[in-house]
Amino acid sequence: MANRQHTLDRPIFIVDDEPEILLAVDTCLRMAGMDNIITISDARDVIRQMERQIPCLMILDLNMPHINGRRLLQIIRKTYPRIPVIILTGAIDVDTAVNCMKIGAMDYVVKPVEEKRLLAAVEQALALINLENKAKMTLPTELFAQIKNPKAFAHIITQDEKMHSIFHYIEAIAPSSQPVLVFGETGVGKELIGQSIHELSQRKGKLVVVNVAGLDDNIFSDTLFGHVPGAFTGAQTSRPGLIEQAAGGTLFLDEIGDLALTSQVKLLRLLQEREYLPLGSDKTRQSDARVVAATNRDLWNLERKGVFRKDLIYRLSTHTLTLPPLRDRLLDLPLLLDRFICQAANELDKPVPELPKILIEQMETYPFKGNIRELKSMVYDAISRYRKGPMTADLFKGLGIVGSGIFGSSSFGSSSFGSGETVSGSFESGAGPDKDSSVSLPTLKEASRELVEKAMKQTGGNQSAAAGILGISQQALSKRLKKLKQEQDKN
Ligand SMILES: Nc1ncnc2c1ncn2[C@@H]1O[C@H](COP(=O)(O)OP(=O)(O)OP(=O)(O)O)[C@@H](O)[C@H]1O
Repeated sequence: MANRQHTLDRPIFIVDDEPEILLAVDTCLRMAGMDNIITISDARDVIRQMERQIPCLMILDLNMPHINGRRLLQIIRKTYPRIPVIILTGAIDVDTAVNCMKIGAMDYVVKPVEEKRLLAAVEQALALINLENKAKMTLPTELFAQIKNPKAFAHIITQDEKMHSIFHYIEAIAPSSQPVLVFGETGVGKELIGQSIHELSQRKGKLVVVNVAGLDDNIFSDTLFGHVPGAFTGAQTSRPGLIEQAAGGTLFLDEIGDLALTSQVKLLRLLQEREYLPLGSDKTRQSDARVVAATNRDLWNLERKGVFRKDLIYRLSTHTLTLPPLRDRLLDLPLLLDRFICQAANELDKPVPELPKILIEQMETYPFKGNIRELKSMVYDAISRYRKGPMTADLFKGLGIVGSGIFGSSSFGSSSFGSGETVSGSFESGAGPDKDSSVSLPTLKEASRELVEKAMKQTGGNQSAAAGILGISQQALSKRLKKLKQEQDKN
């Protein structure tokens, strides 16, 4: 057995906080001819690592700081039920190891690790898994087994059938060069879908994302199409637009429903003729970028109001898809919670808490107007205040238990950091309007400032973590901070 060569096309993960054990197990497996091994000393890194590569087998220590092996096993089982897991345990924890087998571990090996016993367990696991059938392990459930390119969707956590059908549709339309229009409420994952479309299109160029909300026509044209020298005062040199960066790739236009009418004409020309004019130039240029547009607004409603062009809707919507809101895919809630809890704990250097079932049930009744972004913000906020023990409802501001948040008990995170607009038109949330109209609400600006300050305080000034709590990019947070500083300096 010791010299048999195992060429593994998926790695074996060894997860243990003790470097000596990592080294010993790694050496033992390598000596036995297993060549593809990844050692992980911080259990919280496992999920992140799994987003990059799905292991064929995991050897998991039971007693680790931050997140114990049993909890990690529960998380892995939900998302990747087919990956065999072998538990490493000290003699005093054998009961827990046996318990782990009840929740899906395949075997356990008692420390100090006896080489023969370990190799027998590993050989048995490798024999049992069908390595040829690897596609089945790459995504959360068997639902995804028929997806041809599961890797392109690996960043999207879901086990929802509607999402699964959307993935199939995307596989079918990705190679086309026609535009795609992605509908869905704010925070539902439209940009992630844009990434999948781009990846599957196999276009050699880049994916370039532009949020067109609030851009006046000049800024829109300059951002997208660039300018030539002398186009306006101060334009001394030429500047290429983002469309040039997206050459041979994909241009993702977010918040397309907010595009100014004058800019809509230019976009229409780009889509129809594949031509554009840089600002100040009268020489047209060609673009082969594929356009994917996204919106949380009802474009036909906007067309009726005279603020969106009918011909542009038709042109954009060669392929359309609508992402379901989180409250309509509650099967995804525990998976997303686990993922965000691990991520947040990792970034904020906190232990990963247990997530009681009753808490998930409680969350299932929450409307999540800001969808997955809102959930993520809630989790980051909860983890930043978490100390010890299982997670409790009062850690989640949005659930309305704490109620001391500046938004009261309803829509934490969705309106202030979403698209600049709460859900509207045909995407109206199921939850009715706030009945307590007597409450004096802060302005969005005040609320935004307060949240940014709170997040910075909670994370000790760590912009990346604060951006995570707020559910915005670090770049967006940095911009907001600069603006706040300028305002402060003015006052
Ligand atoms: N299925 C998912 N799995 C993991 N993370 C997700 C999922 N869906 C959304 N997210 C996360 O939620 C946040 C919002 O996602 P995204 O920006 O794609 O939403 P959106 O619909 O484009 O939002 P908006 O309408 O405000 O532009 C991001 O942090 C994203 O990574």
